[in-house]
Amino acid sequence: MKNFTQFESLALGQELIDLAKSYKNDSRKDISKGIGKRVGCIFLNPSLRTRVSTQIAAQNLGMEPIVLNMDKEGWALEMKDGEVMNKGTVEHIKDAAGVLGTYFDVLAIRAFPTLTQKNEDTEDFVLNQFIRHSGIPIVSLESAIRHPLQSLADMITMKENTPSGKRPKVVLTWAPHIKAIPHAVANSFSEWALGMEYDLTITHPEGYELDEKFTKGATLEYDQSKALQDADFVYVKNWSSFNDYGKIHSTDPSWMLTEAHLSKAPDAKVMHCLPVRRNLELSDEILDSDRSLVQRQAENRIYAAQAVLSKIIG
Ligand SMILES: NCCC[C@H](NC(=O)CCC(=O)O)C(=O)O
Ligand SMILES: NC(=O)OP(=O)(O)O
Repeated sequence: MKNFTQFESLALGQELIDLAKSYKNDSRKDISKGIGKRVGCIFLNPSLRTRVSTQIAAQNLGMEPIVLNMDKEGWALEMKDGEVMNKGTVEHIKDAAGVLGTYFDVLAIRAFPTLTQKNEDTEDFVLNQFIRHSGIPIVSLESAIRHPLQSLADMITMKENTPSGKRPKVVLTWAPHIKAIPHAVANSFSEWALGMEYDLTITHPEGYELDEKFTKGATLEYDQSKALQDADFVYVKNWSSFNDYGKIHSTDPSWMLTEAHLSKAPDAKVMHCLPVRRNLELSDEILDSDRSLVQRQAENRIYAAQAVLSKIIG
């Protein structure tokens, strides 16, 4: 595995889940594996979980992590080739990524979408510029269109909470928000859940259809209560419109998941990647109940990142 930017195959997904579970049992078992290797964690956007769990994962392998909050501490980067740099940008991605490629063995990048430039975002332009110009393995820490480390942690969490032999019903439900939010978490969750052969239903108000590239094979149900019936896992997430790119169409509060929504899904476990806006996206009563897996998901981010880094350094 050279880069880790998306779902690749059922076999690799299974291998990474098993490796992550082995690190969860014994986090230091490969403590010598990464000695002498450095991972650069480059953040172009805020983060709590990804920033901390990736560093812990690297240290569990004996690697040295170095974090650069490029949005605050680095020079303003020019991403476009051939630009005359006579405005706000100071350093070209070609030069910056080239330098970082000589400093590190692995580069991990967080680069959110613009939500205004659809073509640029859907081709994952910024992440691909780092891949093109750094010359070393790249791990996505959430790109414009995917959040694969989150999804790997989510797959581990679902596996841990599924009785053996059962094929659970998984529902991805849209939730209200006040801001235009990226599609990355929803896209990746759908891509991984389908790739790992879960039975996936996606529910959202009309106008919030996700890019079909990520959802082909899922059942689309506009009626949230129908979708939630008999669910085993309910993944709650807001996203902005994809077709009317980056726009907010509805903030209908009735879509916020509460206990009442789960009357026909008595055993459902509820998931969210965090950070969550309480009582806007998801109610306190659910987040503070035994249904909630959000803390388990966040904990599993360490072992997901550890499995990925371990596989990349070989
Ligand atoms: N990395 C996890 C989620 C990051 C991002 N959330 C946010 O931007 C929340 C911002 C806010 O609630 O103001 C998203 O959903 O893609
Ligand atoms: N879930 C997640 O990626 O959290 P952060 O944005 O805090 O890293």
